[in-house]
Amino acid sequence: MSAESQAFKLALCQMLVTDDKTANLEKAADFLRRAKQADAKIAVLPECFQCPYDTACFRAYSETLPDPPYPVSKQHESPSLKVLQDLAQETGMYIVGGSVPEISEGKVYNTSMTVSPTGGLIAKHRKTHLFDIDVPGGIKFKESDALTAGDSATAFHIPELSLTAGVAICYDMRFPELAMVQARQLNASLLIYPGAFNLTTGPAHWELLIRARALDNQVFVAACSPARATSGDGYKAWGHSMVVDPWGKVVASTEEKESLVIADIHLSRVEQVRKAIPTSKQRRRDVYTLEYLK
Ligand SMILES: NC(=O)CCC(=O)C(=O)O
Repeated sequence: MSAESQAFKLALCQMLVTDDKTANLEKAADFLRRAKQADAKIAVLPECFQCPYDTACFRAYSETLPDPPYPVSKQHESPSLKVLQDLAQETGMYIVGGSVPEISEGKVYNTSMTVSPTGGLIAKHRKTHLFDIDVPGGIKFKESDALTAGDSATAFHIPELSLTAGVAICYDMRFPELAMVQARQLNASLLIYPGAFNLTTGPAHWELLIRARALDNQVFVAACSPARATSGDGYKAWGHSMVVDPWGKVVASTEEKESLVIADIHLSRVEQVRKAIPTSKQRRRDVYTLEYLK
């Protein structure tokens, strides 16, 4: 495959999420159509794109979701999956469907679904690390009051781009081991994080973590936040959706308002950076080995 055919556009849909699920799904569809107009091949929605980011809401907004691979020919009751499938077929894009509260056997998960251009569900990631933090004078949040953690690393493949992309959700990005498994065991050269940082940790850590995951794996990293609500006393998302290249450079970003972020992804950059700074060949496994990396 030529370097040129390995270039494509990635869209991050930084949409405002309200407490109206139907309106949220319509808003997501609008953003996805705009992403198509911008010629995106992959479009990403934010964490909890159809539900307020609030432990009191997750169960009420939850849906049962099928496991991949799930063909488009089968109808499923999930309204969120239906929107993703319809829009993937309409636009011909790969859609990383942010996340949706998923109910299964009475437990609720924070789950991201990825749908291919034919409308098939090709990947599903259940947030692996729950956001339980307590920063004095800042934010206290306890996802584990309402959610159960998933237990696997996720990636999907796009044959026509020779691309494997990893998917994880928000707080997952604080765990370098998960990104390492996606990049080094699952061969991902793009890591995608639907996420919703906040006004305490957002300014301190959001960009730093995205760039760190890009640098320590020499991969592209894309993180998509909801837009920040300007009223109400609910969770205030940091916004600042961004795409970072394997050199650690921010190649596209926005601030806190609703916005469609479009990045040109040149996959050849991964090999260029790895050739220039060959850390993957310089690891000292005789000195350190993570047990699960065998
Ligand atoms: N939704 C989340 O997981 C928030 C993560 C976050 O804000 C952090 O600081 O980490």
